[in-house]
Amino acid sequence: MLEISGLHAYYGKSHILHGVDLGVGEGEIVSLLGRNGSGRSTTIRTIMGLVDGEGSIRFRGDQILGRKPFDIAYRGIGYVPENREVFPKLTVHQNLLLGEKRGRKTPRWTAADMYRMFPRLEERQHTEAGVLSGGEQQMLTLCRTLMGDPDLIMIDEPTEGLAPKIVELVADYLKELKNRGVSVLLVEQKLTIALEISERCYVMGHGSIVFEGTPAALRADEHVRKEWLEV
Ligand SMILES: Nc1ncnc2c1ncn2[C@@H]1O[C@H](COP(=O)(O)OP(=O)(O)OP(=O)(O)O)[C@@H](O)[C@H]1O
Repeated sequence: MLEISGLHAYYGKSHILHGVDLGVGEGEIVSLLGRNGSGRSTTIRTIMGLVDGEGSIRFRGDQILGRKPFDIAYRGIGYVPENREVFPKLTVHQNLLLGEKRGRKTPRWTAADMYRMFPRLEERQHTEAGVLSGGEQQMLTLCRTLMGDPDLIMIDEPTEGLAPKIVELVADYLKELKNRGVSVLLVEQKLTIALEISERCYVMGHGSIVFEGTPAALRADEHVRKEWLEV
């Protein structure tokens, strides 16, 4: 579904990605791991059209590198950035409705689905989003993106700063996405959640892919874990 090859990316004159090859299959959960500053966020921001890149990014066979973010989103790629992006003066429910994709006869997700997955959001549906806790805002950002009905969702560190119980909730939520046929590209630091839910993992170091394989292969590869991950 997503095929990236020979991707280079730049912030002005800084050359950040050095020939990245990466793929996500239909209905697959793939993790992109690495230390802070290794280039994981830059990779998904480049896919989303937010950073200048060279090389090839194909989505369902179409070249999307060089296209505008709204076009890429319209084609079915959702992006949940690391910093929580809610509309603070709107209620939780209004935030969800804003994410809704118009014109779909049978939407894959409704606000009721989101409330079922995250009961805490239902309790707070009439509350202004700006007063929610960081974790709740993170959940709301995820849910709002999902309301846009993406076929592939890219999520940057969804568990950052969340309590362990909520991390488990997010893991269940990501598995539920897969059950409904949504592919996931997950940027993570936490090896445990990535190993638990993904089918394949990539590890980045200094803007290049330094490992690609199954969670079992990564678990067994002590060298990669010590050299490129914080474990
Ligand atoms: N807007 C920017 N302008 C210039 N350089 C940047 C910018 N954003 C990131 N970088 C640099 O690009 C490199 C890769 O950063 P990136 O954010 O992709 O890493 P990351 O693996 O996602 O880690 P993090 O979790 O810290 O975001 C780093 O050296 C970083 O300093």
